[in-house]
Amino acid sequence: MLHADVNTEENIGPPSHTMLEALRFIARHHGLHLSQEQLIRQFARSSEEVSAASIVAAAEQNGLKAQRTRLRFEHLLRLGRAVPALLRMKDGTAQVLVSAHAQSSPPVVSLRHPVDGMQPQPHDLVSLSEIWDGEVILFKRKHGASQAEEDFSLGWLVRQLAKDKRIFRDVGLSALAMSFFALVPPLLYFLVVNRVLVHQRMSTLFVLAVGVFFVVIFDTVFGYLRRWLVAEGTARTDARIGTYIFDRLIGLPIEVFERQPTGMISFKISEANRIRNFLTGQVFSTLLDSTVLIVLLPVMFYMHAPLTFFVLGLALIMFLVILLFMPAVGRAYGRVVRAEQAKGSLLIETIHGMRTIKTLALEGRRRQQWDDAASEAVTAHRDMQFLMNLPQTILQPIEKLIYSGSLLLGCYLALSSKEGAVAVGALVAFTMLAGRVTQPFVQIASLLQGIQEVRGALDQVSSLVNIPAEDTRSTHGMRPRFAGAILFDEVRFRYPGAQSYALDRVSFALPAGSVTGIMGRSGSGKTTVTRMLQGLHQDYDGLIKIDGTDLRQMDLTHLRANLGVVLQDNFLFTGTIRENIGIARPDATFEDVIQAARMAGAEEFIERLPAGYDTVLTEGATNLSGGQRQRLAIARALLVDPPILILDEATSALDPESESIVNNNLRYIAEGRTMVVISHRLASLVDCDQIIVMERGQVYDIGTHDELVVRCPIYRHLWFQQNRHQSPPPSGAPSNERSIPGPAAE
Ligand SMILES: Nc1ncnc2c1ncn2[C@@H]1O[C@H](COP(=O)(O)OP(=O)(O)OP(=O)(O)O)[C@@H](O)[C@H]1O
Repeated sequence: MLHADVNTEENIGPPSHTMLEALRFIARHHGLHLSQEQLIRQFARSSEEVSAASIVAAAEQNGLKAQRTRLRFEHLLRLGRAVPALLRMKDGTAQVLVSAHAQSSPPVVSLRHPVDGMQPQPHDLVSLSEIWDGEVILFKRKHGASQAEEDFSLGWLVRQLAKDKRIFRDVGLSALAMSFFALVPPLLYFLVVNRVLVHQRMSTLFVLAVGVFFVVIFDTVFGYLRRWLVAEGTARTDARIGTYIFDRLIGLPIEVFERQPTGMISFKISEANRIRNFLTGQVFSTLLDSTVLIVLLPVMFYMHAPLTFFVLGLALIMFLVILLFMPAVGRAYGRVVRAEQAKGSLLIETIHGMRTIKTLALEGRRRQQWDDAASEAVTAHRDMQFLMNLPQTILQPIEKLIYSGSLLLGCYLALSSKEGAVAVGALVAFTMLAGRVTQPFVQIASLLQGIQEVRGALDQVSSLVNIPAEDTRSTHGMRPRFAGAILFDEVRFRYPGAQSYALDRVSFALPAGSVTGIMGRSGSGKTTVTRMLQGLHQDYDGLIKIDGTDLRQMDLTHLRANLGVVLQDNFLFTGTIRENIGIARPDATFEDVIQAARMAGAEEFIERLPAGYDTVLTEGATNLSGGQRQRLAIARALLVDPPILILDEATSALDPESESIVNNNLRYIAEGRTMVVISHRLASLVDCDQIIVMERGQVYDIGTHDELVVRCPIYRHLWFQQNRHQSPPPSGAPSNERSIPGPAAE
């Protein structure tokens, strides 16, 4: 394993990131080497300290388990194997607790500042309480959580719920306590009828009234506690599921987003909410309400066993009815899901493509498609409701029968019994209990129906988030320092599902610090070359090396942090211009941002804006022109000062003036880095050290402009087409020139 950063990156970051440095220190203790640059990139929002929550997230992503807690000094002395631990100081910085000496007098703990490199300092209770207010983060190495264990499934969800077992245990206990209160109304009825009315006892009535008073109070308090605990448990589970889904989503390979419509992806994610609601709502309340059975059933058996069997028999029939309808409901639900997915995709695609819809006056066509999709969704919903109406209709009379049937049957049994005595109070109390036990049975039955729905939702979510993540090799991939020499050796690649190779045995070598142009007709594979270089696709044949290191062995985040890429169409995020330029380097100063903007030729237009660098961009920066967006994207890439910079048609949206600013700056931009420039405009490639001509996924030729213009027909044809004022092809040109159908430029 190679951890090049360990030596090269030590202590070069801003001293204010003590939290991240403390995490790195502790991770090293656990045998994990985390990249400082990567941590800052991922978790720092500015040059300020990151939050404790971010440290926990960073630890979790990098093979550690972290737990935030508050401790007292005595606890620190007994941490044992939890040392080293991160202590958060009152000023927001972090120190690492490296040892504790309980036996010394006074007892002391040793704290190491993660950045200043000094020896650990001992602190006793008094000196520590001056700087520390009790917040600690404890770490443990995560071992062997397999992909399957971590995959999204019902089991995974239940495990998440179980993480708050203390809360749910308390909820269970309060539910059990409340079940005893469920006995009160029937018991009260029984006592009032049998003792108070029959024997005319005023004193018993008084005792009962006091008892009822206390029961009502306890019932109210327990009810409040239960709802409070459920809300707390639900919120925690929610947070966990939300983080999990987002992490999984952001780790997915790019193909997933290219092959699935956004609408479908967002629909699948929203299905996670349905599952969450089901678990924390329906399942949870059913489980809680069912605890009542534990208390009531024994009492009912004690009061009247035959009648209890009668009630349970009817409950069983209810179950069977539900089971019978389950498969059909499942199918109906599947149809609902498909219809909703299609509707959601259409809606999101319409929103994304609104400009084109307006331009081509497609509103009517779109409207028609929407009507079709919406009516299918409505029909599917209605059919499912119709179907579910059937079991509900059958269940309703059975539910009523439980109550009235047990009353009638009870009367009959009482009247026909030998003793002939009718215990009126007991009978009415029993029917009241019977009414009370039906509720959980109905709930359990409808839970089974819910499971059918949720199974569909589970399939939806897991079909997205269980796709194997892009292997970022974040904790064990190589992180060499980049000089920028690039080698492609017989690289062959086909996009998933495509018939032909997008790259077919492509070989070339780009020396470190060189500027290489790539040209070729549309679809010839130019962009694919740069995508391979970014590690966006990993299932290719052949070898790609950077400075002699195989791309497959490299830490992907590190690789991308060292690659600047500017595309023809770049996404800018909501936020100010300054934030957008500095997005990949949160610790950049304002001067750095201005310098990058100047190099990209963006300075002049930014300064003309009323709010300058503080101008707020909307999503996609629609309040800027295409050329302005382009220049911001170039500045954003330059700010990182990447050793390798890829410009993929990056200047194509620029007006001649800003293009010439960027082209004039290219010399400075290229200084000290390897550059790959893709362009249809050959004028911007003339000065390149070498130009690669691509044709149908293969390298057709490689050479300088002067060489290519003489010997490469594709290049020469396009060159003279774009520069008609120049002299015609030299007579010494090769005679085997193929005819080029149409211009290569779009
Ligand atoms: N995401 C994708 N999925 C499937 N096939 C793709 C994908 N992207 C590109 N292709 C195919 O791969 C081939 C090479 O595409 P590439 O984008 O590399 O071409 P290019 O030379 O950059 O074209 P242009 O100049 O138009 O940008 C094309 O035939 C294209 O259809």
